[in-house]
Amino acid sequence: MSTSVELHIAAKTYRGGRGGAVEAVRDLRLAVPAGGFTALIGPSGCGKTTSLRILAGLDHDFEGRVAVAPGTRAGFVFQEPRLLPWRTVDHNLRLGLDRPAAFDTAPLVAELGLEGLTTRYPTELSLGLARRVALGRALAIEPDLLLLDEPLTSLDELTALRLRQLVLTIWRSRRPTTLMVTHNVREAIQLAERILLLAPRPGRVVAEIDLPEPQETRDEGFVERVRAALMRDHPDLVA
Ligand SMILES: Nc1ncnc2c1ncn2[C@@H]1O[C@H](COP(=O)(O)OP(=O)(O)OP(=O)(O)O)[C@@H](O)[C@H]1O
Repeated sequence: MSTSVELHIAAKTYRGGRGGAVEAVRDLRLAVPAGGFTALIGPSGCGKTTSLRILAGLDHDFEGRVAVAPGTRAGFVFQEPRLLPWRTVDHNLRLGLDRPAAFDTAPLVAELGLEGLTTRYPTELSLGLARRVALGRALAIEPDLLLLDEPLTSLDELTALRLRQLVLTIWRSRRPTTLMVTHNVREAIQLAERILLLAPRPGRVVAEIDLPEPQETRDEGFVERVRAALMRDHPDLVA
């Protein structure tokens, strides 16, 4: 089952250390259609992670509403892989499962290109491999909703490109409703069908771009055209 989700953050304010307040997001509305792939982009501090955390149910301290169907299984991939260092790859892949021992990790391990690595510990993995495990852990629960917070950041370009292709292949074969936060405009254009651009202080959606469904990661020419159009319309927000 994939599921549509809707989010309205009327206001989200963080309370600062000395009683000050930071208004992070105001009147942000977004809808991710069932089975769709939406990317949330915008400059640092515009409220991307805040919005994703609220949508994921990790932060309830806001004014507004999250509409997610009851029983929706949500998989979350954080900016850092957040693997348990004292557990093997195999064990980390099973972490979110109700009946971990009953789960056959082999198909997932093959799909993620982790063959031969399941008995390793996270400290023995490169960042790219650790990110694959983090993605696998989110997929093991067969999520209806996949929430990705900068899942490919700090990787060299070739590794990032391979992982983008993997994310796209997984999305196309399983169709979880997907929302990916990224500060990387090119990455968003390579993968998503829908791009929402946020402006900061406080965060709100200033542009929505619909693109045809990608068959594979989009080529440079396409990416450059969409990026140039975004830059022309929002020069202060898109690098
Ligand atoms: N725990 C916190 N306490 C106080 N202010 C916070 C906290 N978390 C975020 N903020 C502020 O809220 C705003 C939005 O932050 P958020 O992390 O959501 O932005 P972002 O778009 O994800 O940024 P980045 O791309 O740098 O990760 C920023 O001004 C940030 O400084």
